[in-house]
Amino acid sequence: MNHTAILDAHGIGWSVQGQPIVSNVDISVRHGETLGLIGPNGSGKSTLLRMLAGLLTPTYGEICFDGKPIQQMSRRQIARLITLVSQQAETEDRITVRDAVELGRTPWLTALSPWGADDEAAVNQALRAVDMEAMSTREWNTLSGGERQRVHIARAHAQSPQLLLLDEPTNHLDIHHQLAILDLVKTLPVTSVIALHDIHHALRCDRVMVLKAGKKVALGPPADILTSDLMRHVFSVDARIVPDPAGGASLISFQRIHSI
Ligand SMILES: Nc1ncnc2c1ncn2[C@@H]1O[C@H](COP(=O)(O)OP(=O)(O)OP(=O)(O)O)[C@@H](O)[C@H]1O
Repeated sequence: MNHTAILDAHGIGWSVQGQPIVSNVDISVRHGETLGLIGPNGSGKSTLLRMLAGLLTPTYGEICFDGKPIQQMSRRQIARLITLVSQQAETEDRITVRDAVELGRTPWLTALSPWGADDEAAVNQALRAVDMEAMSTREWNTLSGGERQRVHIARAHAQSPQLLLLDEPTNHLDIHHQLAILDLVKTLPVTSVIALHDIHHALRCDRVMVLKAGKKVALGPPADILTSDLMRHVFSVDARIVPDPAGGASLISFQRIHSI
């Protein structure tokens, strides 16, 4: 990872009917990092990701990709750079797993550059990365929630973005596949921002940003910012960080605070 920014958000905010949902957030996403985004329900994580993906125009502030404002880019230009895997992406269409992953290549196809060997290879590689090759001919509507989630990641991977935005990608996944997805994201040659609820998953990120009521309250390496004080202030829980006696990742034990 280097410390130059791939994406910079300068004082962005989004309001609806005069109500601030995200307020005055500054963030520099660094080339190659995995940045975790955590915060309580309704703190604005999905809204922020949708702005970073260019799907929601900030009420104020500016977002630049490699120094260029994304508000000045076309949908196709943005889609070649940034991909968002959102929580509720569903389809009623009768499509196979492979069809769904092939959709990821759409921003790269033009009349002058139709489907070709590169697209085929990107789809195969993406299916392999999420361990779904054997299910490539299965119909979407026959998949379990976790299998669908893996196909969403494959579709995003096939899109070959430089910045991958994931909104709670470990929802629906069993523990093996949760860790597999997080490890996969870390090994992809792509920068990623991941909204997460599991604090243990946040510990595996290079940096973590914490949102509360639409405002940024902390940003930094997880070991530095996920302190007991922060967990109490943001999540209303008592948290104790317990080192793994076997030398693995630290564990956090939580106790809900009843009256605050
Ligand atoms: N279009 C909208 N109109 C009104 N309120 C909205 C709209 N979009 C989002 N909100 C509100 O903004 C707040 C932030 O929503 P958002 O989905 O960004 O939070 P989140 O941190 O991703 O939540 P969760 O962890 O529950 O998924 C919520 O209170 C939500 O109800």
